[in-house]
Amino acid sequence: MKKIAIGTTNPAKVSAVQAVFSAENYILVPTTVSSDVAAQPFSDEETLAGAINRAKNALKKENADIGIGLEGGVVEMNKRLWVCNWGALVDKDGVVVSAGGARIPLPPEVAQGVLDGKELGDVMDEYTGMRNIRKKEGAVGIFTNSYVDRAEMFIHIVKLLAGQYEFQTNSFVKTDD
Ligand SMILES: O=c1[nH]c(=O)c2ncn([C@@H]3O[C@H](COP(=O)(O)OP(=O)(O)OP(=O)(O)O)[C@@H](O)[C@H]3O)c2[nH]1
Ligand SMILES: [Mg+2]
Repeated sequence: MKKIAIGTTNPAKVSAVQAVFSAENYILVPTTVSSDVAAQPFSDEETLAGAINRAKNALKKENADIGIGLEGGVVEMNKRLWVCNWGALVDKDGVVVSAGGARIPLPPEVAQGVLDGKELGDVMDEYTGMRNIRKKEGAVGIFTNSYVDRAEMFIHIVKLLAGQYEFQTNSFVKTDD
């Protein structure tokens, strides 16, 4: 079975990979690696770079066949601060596929905390009075009344990665669908 290194131990992200790459067909290894970008990425480019770096660092650290990186960030547009999310899948032959995910604007009071230099995850815990939102429904889950939680948002990205990888390498990923 192929080994897939996942460049995080955050359950919201790990569960998204597990939903697409089933443990029946793959050895899945969540592992903490650096994104080599800021803890709070502040543009699409920086967030995508973080995802690619995580995928490459995870593949290398775990000597895997495939590395997957998922990164959240924020983007300023139209005088609002938007949550953005990017993913990358790399393989040991050098194939790199990327995909972007859903984005929503943050309420001004939350955006201000991030603009003041805090990580969105920390601002979310302060804003909600809950703990580790980032590992559960996420900001996207809170502000969509759980219509879309963080794991579901990342499942969409991982499916985009798996499908592109299949198409580009004529391989078959065997999603659970
Ligand atoms: O509660 C959240 N809901 C979201 O929808 C969301 N999108 C981004 N972020 C935050 O942006 C920073 C970098 O994101 P991030 O990719 O590093 O995530 P993370 O730190 O939660 O996981 P990880 O670094 O352990 O993999 C972290 O402060 C994240 O908390 C979110 N937090
Ligand atoms: Mg982080």
